[in-house]
Amino acid sequence: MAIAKLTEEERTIALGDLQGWSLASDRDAIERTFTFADFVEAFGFMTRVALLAEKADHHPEWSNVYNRVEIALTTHDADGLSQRDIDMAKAIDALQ
Ligand SMILES: C[C@H](O)[C@H](O)[C@H]1CNC2=NC(N)=NC(=O)C2=N1
Repeated sequence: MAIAKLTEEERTIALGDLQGWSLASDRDAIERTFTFADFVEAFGFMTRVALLAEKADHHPEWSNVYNRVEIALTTHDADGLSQRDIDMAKAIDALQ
């Protein structure tokens, strides 16, 4: 299903609302790095994010090294940043 990319004004407002997320330098996505006490904590977080993603049918691009989880959110169906990414970022932050 087609979904609109955020306008410049919409993304400025959305990023102002989000703590710790920033625009990627190389593509139309937002990124945040989460750091935990250890791998078990990091992987537990990833499990909760995975359940959220399935429920929302909106999936992160991410990597994990030990206690660090790097997440990028972008909307493939929009070929860029959409409201779905902002909603997912807020839902992920609410897990913390
Ligand atoms: C068919 C399925 O609903 C789509 O491919 C969904 C799945 N998860 C998705 N995740 C993300 N990040 N962007 C999408 O456009 C997207 N589309």
